[in-house]
Amino acid sequence: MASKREAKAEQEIEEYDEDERALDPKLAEHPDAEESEISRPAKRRKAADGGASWGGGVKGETNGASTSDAGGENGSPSISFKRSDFNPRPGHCIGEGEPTPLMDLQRALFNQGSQKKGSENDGGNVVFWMRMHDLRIHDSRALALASDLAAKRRKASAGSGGNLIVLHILSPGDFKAHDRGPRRIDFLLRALKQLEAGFNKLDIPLVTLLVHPRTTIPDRVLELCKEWGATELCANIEYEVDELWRDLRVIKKAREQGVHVSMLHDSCIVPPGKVLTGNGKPYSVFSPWNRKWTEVLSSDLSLIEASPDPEPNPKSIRTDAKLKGLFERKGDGYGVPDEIAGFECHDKEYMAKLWPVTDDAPFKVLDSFMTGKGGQTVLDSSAIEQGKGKVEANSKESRLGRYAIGRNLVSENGTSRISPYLAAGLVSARECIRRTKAITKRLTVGRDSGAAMWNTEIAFRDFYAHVLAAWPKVSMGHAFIPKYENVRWERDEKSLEAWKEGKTGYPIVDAAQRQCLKQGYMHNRGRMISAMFLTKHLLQDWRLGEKHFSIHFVDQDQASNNGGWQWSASTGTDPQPYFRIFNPLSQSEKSDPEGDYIRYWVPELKGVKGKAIHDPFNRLTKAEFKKLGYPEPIVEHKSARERALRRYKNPGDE
Ligand SMILES: Cc1cc2nc3c(=O)[nH]c(=O)nc-3n(C[C@H](O)[C@H](O)[C@H](O)COP(=O)(O)OP(=O)(O)OC[C@H]3O[C@@H](n4cnc5c(N)ncnc54)[C@H](O)[C@@H]3O)c2cc1C
Repeated sequence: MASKREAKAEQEIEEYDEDERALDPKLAEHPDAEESEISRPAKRRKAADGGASWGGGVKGETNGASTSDAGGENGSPSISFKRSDFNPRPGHCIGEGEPTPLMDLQRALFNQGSQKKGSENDGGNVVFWMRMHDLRIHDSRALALASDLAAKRRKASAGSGGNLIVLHILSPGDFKAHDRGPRRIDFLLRALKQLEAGFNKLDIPLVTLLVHPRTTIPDRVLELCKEWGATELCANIEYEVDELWRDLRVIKKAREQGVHVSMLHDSCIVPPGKVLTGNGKPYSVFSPWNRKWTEVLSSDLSLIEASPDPEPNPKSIRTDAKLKGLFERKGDGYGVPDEIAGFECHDKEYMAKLWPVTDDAPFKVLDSFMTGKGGQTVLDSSAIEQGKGKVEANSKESRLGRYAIGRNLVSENGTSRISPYLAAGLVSARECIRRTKAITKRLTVGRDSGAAMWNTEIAFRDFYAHVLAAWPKVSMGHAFIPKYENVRWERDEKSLEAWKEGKTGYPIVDAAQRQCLKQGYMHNRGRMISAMFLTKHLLQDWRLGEKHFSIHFVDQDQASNNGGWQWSASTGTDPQPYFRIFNPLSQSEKSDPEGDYIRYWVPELKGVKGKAIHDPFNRLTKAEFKKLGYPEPIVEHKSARERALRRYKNPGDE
């Protein structure tokens, strides 16, 4: 029988789902359906499905922000747009109806056709270029292809060629351009060390090379191919705009050098470009996209099949004059460093405890989520040890079984915490769906069970990657809805700093922000509450928040982070309509009913009893509040809300 606490939480979540159908994009059938309060809402938006064409770009650029390349590695940072130093047409943002960089890449790959025929049996070696999102040996599409091609070449060359070499490029310029922070980089370096050992067991060298500036990467990669006698280069596709443009340069150079390039979809379950409306356009609203995504996946379950592990290289690679040194190559930028200048991680040990990197760490995280007992308060433990006790897989008592409830309670072990492993690709998204399918014996997506709901979240990750690929402008710092580029943002350093440090006087916001600073992670509900607070209550540019999260998160992922921020700021695809603004107080009472999360993360409030924890300034006496040493609220909810409604209603006005 459910405990009193659980029953109460369940009831609250039910009400919560009702009054917030449109607050959570996964729950909203159509966010425009429930317009209220203000009479000029999103109905004006074009038909939500495919309102913009595949490859839709920036129309009616506003805010004085041209799409010029600025900020980042060499320029001064800009919050309006991001530098794109691989842009083949500097200063140009992909316009309405223009092909996207992903389309260009696919065309360039296709046009190599004749080269492929020649290269398959040429006895050359094969390079697998492992990137930031696919750091694993098991179930990688391009690694499996590279291994297969190497085996074919071995046969054709009677053993003299056909070796597989794995390359990873460390690029501080990329880290900076993507606002990746020390924890994300530390996680990457730990993963690379682990992988070095794993590949070594297969007699496959993993060569790690630090390259700077990043514009030289295409040249360096092709030089290495030449040095290693490689005639085939394989990689999984990265969907960020700069990476796509970089890869176009790689293909061009490879062609000149007689190297064939294969780039495959891997990080999404259903590849971008495969979930389209009847008119062949990308969806910009999650619910219909999700229905189509499910349809595509159900009709082709090979999309979640695992790719085979790579075959070992022949032992002869250890004595090959050209290649034997690769196993130990160190110095001159080669090798996996302990840290990278500018990205030193000051809490390495704590990070390693919280987010361990071992061969089986992601599988332990998933096991703990799927068969660990749910409903426990867990605030600061390793991702692989989330609570005590095991239950049957598919039990309603498991963390997965309770997901519909647990995922909204910020102090509960209710979510999987698999995000850092997915973001860096230590585990494939396919593995997540395969595991739930094995438990429920069918593919479940939707809202009718914990597993279905969790799979929907995994789909959500695909959705934002599809958005990034279809509308590259969001990768370049642009709002998806152009008119909101004009919103007048406050430029108030003091309140921005208060938000960053978790000193806004709103306990739930401060707790979430402090969790971010300490753990490099934040509960999803905390992310939503906090992001909306910054953009609506403090009226700060969403790009500032996006950057702050990005720098601090160990699970930093440009597509999901940008999607989450633009949703919260009401500027994105399928956004939260601007006139619905989270009330931090009711959010606090619903997501942290006992106040455990707040008390843990905001120690000044440790001794505050009962409901006062959610609003100590108004619920305690002045004298009681003063004693806490906790800041007064930096904005007042009602007037902040009114200001936001005004500014959003007529972007550009005061
Ligand atoms: C403002 C904001 C910023 C965000 N930034 C990131 C980010 O940088 N990296 C990141 O991985 N996620 C981001 N998210 C999405 C989400 O908050 C995290 O994926 C989730 O909290 C990770 O915890 P979990 O693994 O326990 O999630 P679970 O609830 O167990 O979900 C499983 C997986 O589904 C995916 N997922 C869940 N929710 C979302 C979502 N809303 N959007 C996209 N994918 C989702 C993630 O890969 C997640 O690991 C952001 C959300 C918001 C609102």
